[in-house]
Amino acid sequence: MNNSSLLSIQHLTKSYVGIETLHDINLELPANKIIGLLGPNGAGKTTLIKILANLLSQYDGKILIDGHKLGIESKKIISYLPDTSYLNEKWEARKILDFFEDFFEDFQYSKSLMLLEQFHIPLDKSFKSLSKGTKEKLQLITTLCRNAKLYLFDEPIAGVDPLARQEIFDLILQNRNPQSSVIISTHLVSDVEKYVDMCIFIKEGSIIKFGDTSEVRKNYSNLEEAFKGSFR
Ligand SMILES: Nc1ncnc2c1ncn2[C@@H]1O[C@H](COP(=O)(O)OP(=O)(O)OP(=O)(O)O)[C@@H](O)[C@H]1O
Repeated sequence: MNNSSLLSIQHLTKSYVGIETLHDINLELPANKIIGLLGPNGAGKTTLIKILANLLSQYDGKILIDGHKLGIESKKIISYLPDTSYLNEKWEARKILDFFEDFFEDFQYSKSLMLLEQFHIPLDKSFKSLSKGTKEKLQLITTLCRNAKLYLFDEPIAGVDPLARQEIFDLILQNRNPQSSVIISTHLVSDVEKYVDMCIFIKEGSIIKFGDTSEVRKNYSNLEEAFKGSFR
């Protein structure tokens, strides 16, 4: 592991029912960066994020997060937002915040209340009665209000309009633990361009490009063009 790495992945391979989905992934990701995990549908983004979140245990390779193998210690320092809603639909926001406070020692309750107010999210309405964008913001707030070292956001902007996407990124940038790194998976490359310090392009389970965003888009007019160019 490189001394400055927050996340080290060596020779990671994952198969589902005999079909290899991730092929020999090697990555060293530093602390204090916003990192875009960018690839088309089926590229392996969710699989990689689920492995890092310790939800999939059958894989080959070595992964260290802040020097810890995946397990109880890594879970304490990772805050993960899945691509599908996982909250009890009947719960209102206040109950969701209480749940997070009970479950995670590092949850910042007063900050979460402040953010809910800032985004006009009611405390007393059931989760199922909120709009899709409001649901996404509420889930994002609960994930961000953990004082984590690594945040994993799987498609946090997929279901919301462009204005809400901007709000979601502002929320992430202004409210994460400042020493932490953030991995955001998406196929909406142009939406993330101005926010990501580094990019990983993933295609059919392999990393085809990785580096600082300025380096990755060098020789192209923007990141989207670099993405298209790499996937041709
Ligand atoms: N539980 C599973 N069983 C079998 N195959 C799976 C399973 N989960 C994912 N796959 C396959 O693994 C590959 C990668 O899927 P994954 O969901 O990781 O991609 P993705 O980049 O997140 O895609 P999307 O942008 O559509 O969410 C796909 O071919 C998918 O069909």
